[in-house]
Parts: sequence; structure tokens; C-alpha cells
Amino acid sequence: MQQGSRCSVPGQAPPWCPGHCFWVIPSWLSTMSLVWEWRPAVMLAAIDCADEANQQVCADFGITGFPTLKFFRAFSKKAEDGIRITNPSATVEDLRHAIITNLEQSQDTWPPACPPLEPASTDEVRTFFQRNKDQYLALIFEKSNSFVGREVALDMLQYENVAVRRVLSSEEELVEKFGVSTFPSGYLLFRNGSFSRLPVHIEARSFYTYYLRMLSGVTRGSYKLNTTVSASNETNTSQPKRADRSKVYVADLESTLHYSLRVEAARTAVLSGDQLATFKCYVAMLVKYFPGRPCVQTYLQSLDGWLRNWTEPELPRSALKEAMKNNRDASHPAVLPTNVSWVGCRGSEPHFRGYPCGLWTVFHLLTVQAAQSGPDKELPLEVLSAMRCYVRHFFGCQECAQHFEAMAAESMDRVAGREEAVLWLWSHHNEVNARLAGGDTEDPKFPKLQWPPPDMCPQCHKEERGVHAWDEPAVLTFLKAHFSPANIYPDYAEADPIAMVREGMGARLGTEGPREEREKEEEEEEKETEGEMRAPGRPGSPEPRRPSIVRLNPKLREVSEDIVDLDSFSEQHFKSQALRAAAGRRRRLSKRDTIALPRDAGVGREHRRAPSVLVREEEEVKEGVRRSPWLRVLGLGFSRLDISLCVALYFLSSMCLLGMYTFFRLRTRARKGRPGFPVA
Ligand SMILES: Cc1cc2nc3c(=O)[nH]c(=O)nc-3n(C[C@H](O)[C@H](O)[C@H](O)COP(=O)(O)OP(=O)(O)OC[C@H]3O[C@@H](n4cnc5c(N)ncnc54)[C@H](O)[C@@H]3O)c2cc1C
Repeated sequence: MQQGSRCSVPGQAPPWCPGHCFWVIPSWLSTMSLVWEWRPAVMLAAIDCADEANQQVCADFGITGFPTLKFFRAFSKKAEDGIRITNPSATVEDLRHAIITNLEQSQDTWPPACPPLEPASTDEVRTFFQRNKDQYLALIFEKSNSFVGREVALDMLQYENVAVRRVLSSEEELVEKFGVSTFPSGYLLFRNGSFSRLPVHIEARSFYTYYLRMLSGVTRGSYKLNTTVSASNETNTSQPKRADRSKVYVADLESTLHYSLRVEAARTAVLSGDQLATFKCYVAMLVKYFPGRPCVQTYLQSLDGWLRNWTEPELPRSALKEAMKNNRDASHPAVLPTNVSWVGCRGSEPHFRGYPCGLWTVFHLLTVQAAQSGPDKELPLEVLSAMRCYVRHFFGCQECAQHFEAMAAESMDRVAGREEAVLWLWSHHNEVNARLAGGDTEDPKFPKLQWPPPDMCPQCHKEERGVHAWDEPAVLTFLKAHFSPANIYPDYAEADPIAMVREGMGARLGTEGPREEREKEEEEEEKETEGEMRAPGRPGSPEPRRPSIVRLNPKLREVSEDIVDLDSFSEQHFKSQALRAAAGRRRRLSKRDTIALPRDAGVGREHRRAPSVLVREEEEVKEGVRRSPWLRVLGLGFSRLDISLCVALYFLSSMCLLGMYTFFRLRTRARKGRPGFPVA
């Protein structure tokens, strides 16, 4: 027995109970997860005796039937020291109580890892803070046959800065001092001598435990097992994100989708067979139920359309990656932000929380949306099956995937309605939370709790015959509200590209950035345009390999039909020619040449895409035409020089005619005034 500090014996099996014992008696699993928190006072281990490899161990421990629970006191040395505490009719509560009773019967030295479980005396309470460094002392007043105080003491074993003692109702001095009238009831004592009643919804173990764990300064401490000291103390404090745990954040959802679609699912060089089908199914389900921002929904729709058109048996990663690029330039931008930023799922250190937290959140959200948007009995497993397949084929944590698959195989098929699916995911997520509590992957700042905790949803909790129980209808109501679109907040998310495009037009055209910046931007725009013309399958054009000149009218765009609209085409063609001509001269223009365009001028695609100088050129042309209406009368196609020459010639010819007229007139007059010669 290790170090002699354990009250009971660890076995040979890993913490996760695989195979047979896992599904035979679920209540045992429940016991295990509850007692898991009592480490290192009580170590729990499971051995799958159905596995041939464990045959010898099981024989040594005298196991003849399943399940069997044996208790080993601290300092036990032999397999035969185990005390069988199995009772076929035992409830979870009975099993917990049996463990405590056996703990208390340790006859030798009290195991150092166990907290004091005997009732506290008045003297002990009075001198507690002189003898201990703890910040708080919690007293649970109870009757002698109650286990609440001892259970809470064990529940808090891994937490520092707080101690828990039970006080019996027979301890009159203390009962009087604190004015205790009901049993059980909890009180909190502070170092300065003050005290207050524990403000819990129900006087019960789970409520006391939760409240105490949330006290300021109380953290899971040195009892945490298998702790690996992080090599770096670096935390991601550069992102000042304070999350409200009662909210769901757009940033978490979009970061999760980005990571799952573009990184996790796109890891393999080629998607084919079940993987490809799973990916298509996952995206189709996101389209149906993910309550994203318009640009994200457009993105998912485009990707879904593209995938539907992909009929080849294999999908190379390069093609998929290309199809998953953002298209900010479409009249309806299709954008899934590429930055990963965690808000509600942000861990106290970078290796905690993040993506797995986001994935749970996304799937809870999807089950709830599905439950809200269709008949309960129709396709109840739609979301859960997609999740199961996704986790099986893509989720990077293989161990997690195996565990999840085991849970799914056990009971998922029995889910008969969409609301049941919501609850299935919730309860199995809690099962995972219980299993992982206190383990390596737990963020000490975000201890794994049975969720939602009492302060988030008091009505979700109740106690039945001394055992904590969930009020499932209340939980369902809570989940529907928590994972509803109304509870999704955009804090710290990347700015909405649609709004940016609209607002940015005015700002970009009105603000004069450095010339180099503008030129670079122009070049990028040009490249992008070229790329766009070359790329066959971008989400902006759901039909791959088919040229599409789509009318710019957004209403028509919504009818996702690719129509070659010749009117539009010629309009765009000539317009772009004019723009190209203007672009030829744009580098000669100075900053001063840039003029602002009215906001509504940015509706057309070219306007939005064209750098400000191009727009200015185009405007200048228009302006010129507006200033010289008479040019239009003379006819299009004449340059100013042509017209000037014409006027000059006209003027000269007029002068010439006038000169000739004057000359002949003067000559006629002169002839009339001269005397005539007589005739002979
Ligand atoms: C399918 C799956 C299987 C996993 N299996 C393992 C495993 O075997 N081993 C392992 O080490 N890690 C596993 N993980 C990761 C682990 O469950 C956590 O996601 C991770 O440790 C981060 O925990 P967290 O504290 O951020 O909260 P998470 O457990 O990730 O929860 C995310 C958020 O969901 C909410 N939430 C919590 N519980 C519930 C609930 N019951 N119902 C509804 N909402 C809830 C809370 O708001 C919480 O912040 C798994 C993850 C997934 C998605």
C-alpha cells in the first residue's frame, strides 16, 4: 500500500473503468465519481475482471462475482486484507456511508491523508485559528446519525484554506453560541472571529460543498494528484478577457468551428469513405442548427453547397482548404474568422480548456437548437450521431474519443426525442466532468463541477433520501435558456465583416492612409481578384468549376442559382474597362487627389473592391462629363482638342468670309463714285 497514507487500496487498473464494470451497474459509476473527489484519503480503482489479462489479479483478490467492492485500510499489506463492502441492494448513499464507516474504523494510526472525521468539541472550535493557518472553518451542525458533515469534510479534502468539522446537535454550548435551530445547518467562521450561516438553497451536502469551493481564496491544492509542474509560467494575460460563465460567447463558438473545420478535420491528406461522409454530415448539421452571425452562416452554407457538389469518392485536403477560405468580397461575405480566441473557454493557462470546452459548447448548443426547431420525435439522434461520428473520426484526443464512444455505445441509441438528446449530452458531459475532476486536465481556476452548479440553477438541484438528485425538467429549461441564441454574446469576437465592409467603405475612402499601404492594398486586391477568377471552388461560388457571373442584386444572390446575366455582364465589363483605364493612371495621383465617396456608393461590388484612387478617377470622369453638358450635344467620341480645332477653323472661316465680303463691298462703292467718259 503506497506510503501508508491511503485509507483504502488502489488497484491495478487505470482510473477509467473500462468494459464490463463500466456499464453493468451505473450507480457504481456514480459512486466512483463521487468518491473520486475524496482522494487521497480514499483511492478508488477499478479492475475489469472480464478481461482475461486481469484474471490473475482478480483471483488474488478473491473476486468471484461482479461487481465487488473491497475496502483496504491504510497500511494494508496483503490482498486478503480487503473488506468486502458489496451488498447487491446497496444504494450509492449506502456505499459512500460504508466507505466512511470503514475509514473511521482504522484502528492503527490515523491515516495522514484523511481529514478528522470525529465531531468537533467547543474547545477545538475556539482554538482552531490559533492552531491552523486556514482562512475559514466551516461547521456542519448535524445529528449523530448524519453523514453530511463527514462527506463535506472529504469533499473539501483537496481544497486549501478551508477546513470542515462536524458538530453534533448534542454540543449544546456551540449550538447555543451559533443559535442553531435546524439540523443539518452550516456556518462559516472567519479568522477575525466573525461567522455567518452558509447561504445555501438546500441544507445538503452538494450545496455546502459547492458554496465552500467557490469561496474567495479557496483553491484545489496540494492534494491534487499527478500534477505536472508547468515548464512555463506564461499565461495568456495579454488577452484581457473576463468571461461571465452564465453566457455563451461568439468568440468561443467561432474559434471552435474554425479549429474543427480547418485544422482538426483537415488534418488528413485525403478525406474519403466514412470520414468524408462524417465531414459532410457535420457541416450540413451546422448549417441547419448553428445560430451563427450572417457571415458565418453564409460561410457554412457555401461550404455545404460545395461539399454537396463534391461527388468524387476522395476529397484532397488542398481542395478542401481552398474551399474553406473566407470570401469577404462577395455581396454577402462568407466569413468564418480565422483567429482563435477563447473567452468563456479561456483557461488560466494556455494548455487548459480552449478547444475541448468549445466543442462541448457547440454540441450542447446544437442539441438545444435542434430541440427548439422540429418535432420532438423526428430524427432525435440527428445531432448526437453527427457528434459521435465527428468525435470518432476527427477529435484529436484519442482517449477522449474512446471514452465518448463507450458512453455513446452504451445508451445513445435509446434516446427517443430531441429533448432527451439535450439531456443525454448534458448528463454524459457531467459524467466526464466527474471523472476528470481533480485530474491533470482540470484547470485549478475552473474546477470540474456537476453542471449547472446550484448558484447558476438552484431549481435544478434537489435531494432525495439524502442523495443529491437532478430535477431534469428544470435542467432542460435551464439548458434551453443557456444555449439559446439570446444568450450568445459577441464580446471579443472579430468584428462583423459585413458591418466592417459597410462602415469601412466610408472610413477607408475618407481616411488617407500612407500611400505605400494603399498601393499594397491595391496590389493585394488585384492578386485576390485574379486568384478568385482562377480558384474553382471557393465558398463564394458554391458551384465549383462553373463560371458564374451573378447579378449583383443581393436579393437575387440569395436565390442560390448561378445565372449568367448578360446585362450585368456587359455593364460590369465596360465599367471594369473604364476602371482599368483609370487604374493605368492612378500611380501618378497624389494623396490630395483622393476624395471621399458618399457611403451609399459602396453598394456595387467594384466600388467596394476598387481602391479609393480608382473610384476617384472614375468620379473624375463622371465629374468631367457633368461639367460639360454641351460636349454631349456635339457628340461623344470628340476630344477637347478636336473640338477646339473645330471651333478655331469655324472662327477662321467666318473671319475669312467676313474679310471677303468687306473687300467686295468697298470695291463696288469705289466704282460708283468715279466720273464717266463722254461717248465720241
Ligand atoms: C466529447 C469529449 C470527450 C472528452 N473526453 C475526455 C477524456 O476522456 N479525458 C480528458 O482528459 N478530457 C476529455 N475531454 C475534455 C474535457 O471534457 C474538457 O472539455 C476539458 O478538460 C476542458 O474543460 P472545461 O473546464 O473547460 O469545461 P468543459 O467540460 O469542456 O465544459 C465546457 C463548458 O460547458 C458547460 N458545461 C459543463 N458541463 C456541462 C454539462 N454537463 N452540460 C452542459 N454544459 C456543460 C460549461 O459552461 C463549461 O464551461 C473531452 C471533451 C469532449 C468534447
